[in-house]
Amino acid sequence: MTGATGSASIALRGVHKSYGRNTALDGIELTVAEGEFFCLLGPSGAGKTTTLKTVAGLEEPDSGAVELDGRDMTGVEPYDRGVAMCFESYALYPHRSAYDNLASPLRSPKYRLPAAEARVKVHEIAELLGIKGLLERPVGALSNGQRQRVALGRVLVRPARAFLLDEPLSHLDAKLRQAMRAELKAIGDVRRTTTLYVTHDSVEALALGDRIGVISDGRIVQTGPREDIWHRPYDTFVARAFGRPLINLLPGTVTADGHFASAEGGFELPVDVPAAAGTAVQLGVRPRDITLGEEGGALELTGTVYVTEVLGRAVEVTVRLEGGRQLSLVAPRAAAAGLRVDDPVRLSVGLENLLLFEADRPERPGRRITP
Ligand SMILES: Nc1ncnc2c1ncn2[C@@H]1O[C@H](COP(=O)(O)OP(=O)(O)OP(=O)(O)O)[C@@H](O)[C@H]1O
Repeated sequence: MTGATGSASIALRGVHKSYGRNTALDGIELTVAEGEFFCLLGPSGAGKTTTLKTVAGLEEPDSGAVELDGRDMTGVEPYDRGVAMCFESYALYPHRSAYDNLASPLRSPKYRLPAAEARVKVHEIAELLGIKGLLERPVGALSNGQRQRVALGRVLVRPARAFLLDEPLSHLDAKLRQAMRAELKAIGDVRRTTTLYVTHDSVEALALGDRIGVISDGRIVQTGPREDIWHRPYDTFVARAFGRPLINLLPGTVTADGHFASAEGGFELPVDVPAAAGTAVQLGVRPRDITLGEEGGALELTGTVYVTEVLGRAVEVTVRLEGGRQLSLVAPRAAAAGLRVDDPVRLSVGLENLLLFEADRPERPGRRITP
């Protein structure tokens, strides 16, 4: 496989991986199309890094297989897979300059470039990552965020069949991270090359991913374009993974005529719930989909203001509903300007913004009920 170039599709087929009694990957099924930018999102310990390592060949699956361009990689050495991986704990040469660290992949037999071409390439990448002024400095003398960009540059500087990036922006401050996100996707080599990008930051996943995969306990819960993940989450785990403040989940049951009745009294919603009467369900409403003081929505609620918190140009308002439950909403600053604690408020939500889920169970989060 040495010398293989061109972007490759990635597939994981039923990949299991355990460390002793600890299951890291529990039958991962995942495909990333050639040239796609795919974000894998999940909480700490979900199996994100292990997934990348099995694709890179740094870990062998206990069962199942990894394929690159449809070819089974079992037994193929990491070096021969032609993928480039950037770890969260990056391995750089601390005593050597940032330039040397960036140029070193271009001195390896497989990717060797003439010195002049290597210099152009290194400067190009350094410019894109905003580290051109640091090239002469030893990496050991750089900040964590600067070092992380050198590590990312080292991955992007040479051609690869796929980039495997493990939280590559985690050490940057919020402003720089946002700027780098935009830069990263615009880099020509990244646009052309299959990229599997791991993050626990849902904003990052939504900003970057052509498609997103949500992973929990070593399993893929859902994959899809961001619109699907946002509007049609598979279950309450996925719904909670995206959006801050968190989605509101109001408990209820299905009435005899198939409607939703709030468990805490207060309201009944005349939407048809495709579940048996008496079934415990939850109504999901995202804070940004709730309108303050308007009438005419499918769902209308009343309550009192509990807390308000300014979030830049918007305000997060926590409302205590009649039954006692709290609900978050995000309103434009103008709409929430005069609100004081204990003020009565009316809230409304359009039918298109209501999500219905089964109740959460100890063994699994409630699944979304169609549509
Ligand atoms: N070398 C190892 N030895 C033992 N257990 C491991 C090893 N590597 C990973 N694990 C375990 O496997 C599970 C998945 O770990 P992994 O690092 O893939 O998660 P992650 O989603 O990348 O988490 P994080 O966001 O914290 O990096 C965890 O329970 C972890 O403790």
